[in-house]
Formats: sequence, structure tokens, C-alpha cells
Amino acid sequence: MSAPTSSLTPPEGARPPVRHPDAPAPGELLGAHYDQCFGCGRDQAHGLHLETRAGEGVSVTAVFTVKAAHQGAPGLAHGGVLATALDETIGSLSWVLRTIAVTGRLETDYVLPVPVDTELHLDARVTAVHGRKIYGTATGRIGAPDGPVAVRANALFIEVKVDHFIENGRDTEIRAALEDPDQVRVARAFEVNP
Ligand SMILES: CCCCCCCCCCCCCCCC(=O)SCCNC(=O)CCNC(=O)[C@H](O)C(C)(C)COP(=O)(O)OP(=O)(O)OC[C@H]1O[C@@H](n2cnc3c(N)ncnc32)[C@H](O)[C@@H]1OP(=O)(O)O
Repeated sequence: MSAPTSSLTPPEGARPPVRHPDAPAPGELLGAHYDQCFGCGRDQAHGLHLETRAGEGVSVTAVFTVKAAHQGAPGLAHGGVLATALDETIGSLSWVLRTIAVTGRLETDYVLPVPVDTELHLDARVTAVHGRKIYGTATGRIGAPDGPVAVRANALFIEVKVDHFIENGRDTEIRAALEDPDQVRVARAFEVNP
């Protein structure tokens, strides 16, 4: 397997990540950052409904059960859906850093096909931080946290302010989010002042 491309390799001067003192405790279930999120949203009927927990250090674990709606080939998960699961899991590290960040680059290795009904056990961690750039990595294993590796990803996330969403999101959803006390509570958990 070749090394990650240079933009996914932390530059000189990158620092180890720091777990926020108010991060959820290891093992704590992280809720959805947004109820309509395709990765974690409880109200998103077609979504992945990832269940993510804080881990030790700057890490998380997640479980994704592959449903019939997630197929690409007959009986197998779509590769884009698996990339979403990896992306969402790495994105959930925001809860542990208490920083909002969005995916800039995501590079995925597909190692094994993943059948429908599989419980995919994911883990992700931040490897380094350089300014607004957050370097993360994730692995998805079939059936158990120590099961065979099916997918892997390396990613570069970029820290953003809440204005990123307010300026770019569709008005209807942004207005609803700002009027929803639960959503505001989540934004505060990321140390955001909406
Ligand atoms: C009211 C509502 C409240 C809601 C409260 C909670 C919301 C919590 C939501 C979280 C959601 C997570 C969900 C899962 C994760 C997604 O799926 S996120 C969605 C997918 N991603 C996107 O939509 C991002 C689209 N891209 C962008 O908006 C912009 O390109 C970015 C990423 C913000 C960067 O733009 P920018 O801020 O202008 O930054 P820029 O100065 O260009 O780059 C900064 C640095 O990053 C590097 N960089 C930037 N992009 C790249 C790249 N693609 N490759 C390599 N390097 C790059 C630059 O080279 C630069 O490096 P340095 O010069 O500092 O060394």
C-alpha cells in the first residue's frame, strides 16, 4: 500500500492533538450534531444512523449497520456510503477537540467487500494538528472491533467558524437550526457562539 499523498501528511511543525478538557468521557455516546445529517441524524430516514462514542485521547468509535438502502452491487454496500461512514466518524472527532471542522480531503482504501446486514465497527483518531488543519485517520472492521479490516481512510479536515454554515447553508434549514435550542446546545458543545 502506498503512503498517503503529501497533502494528507502533516507538515513539519504539526503538533499532536489535544483532548479538550470538557470533551465527553471515553465510552460516552455522542448524539447527532444535526438531526438531518446523512451520517448521524436521527431524523434522516435514508441516513446511516451511525452510533458514535468518545474514545481515549483524541479518538472515537462508531458502529454502522449496513442496510438494503446502502447497496451498490447486489447485497454489498456502496463504496460512497462506506466513504461517508469513514468521513462521519472522522468528523465526530470534533466532539473531542470541541472544534468545528469540515472535510477538505478524504482518501479511502477499500480492502474487503461489505455485505448488507454487516455491523461495521469504525474507529478514528486525530494524528496531528497544524493551524486550522486537522489530520485524521479511520478504519472500518467487519462484525467486531477486532474484525477484519474492510475500509480505511486518511483525511484532512479544516477548522471553520459557525459562519461557514450560516453563509453557505440553505436559509430554511439555517433558520430552523438557529431557532432549535437542541441545535444551539450542540453548537455550544463545539464552543461555537451562534
Ligand atoms: C447554525 C448551524 C450550527 C451547526 C453546528 C454543528 C455543525 C457541525 C457540522 C460538522 C459537519 C461534519 C460532517 C462530516 C464531514 C463533512 O462531510 S463536511 C462537508 C464536506 N466538506 C465541505 O463541504 C467543505 C467544502 N470546502 C470548503 O468550504 C473550503 O474549501 C474549506 C475546506 C473551508 C477551506 O477553505 P478556507 O477556509 O478558505 O481555507 P484555505 O485558506 O483555502 O485553506 C486552509 C488550509 O487548508 C489547506 N486546504 C484546504 N483545502 C484543502 C484540500 N482540499 N486539500 C489539501 N489542503 C487543503 C490549504 O492549503 C491551507 O493550508 P495552509 O496554507 O494553512 O498550510
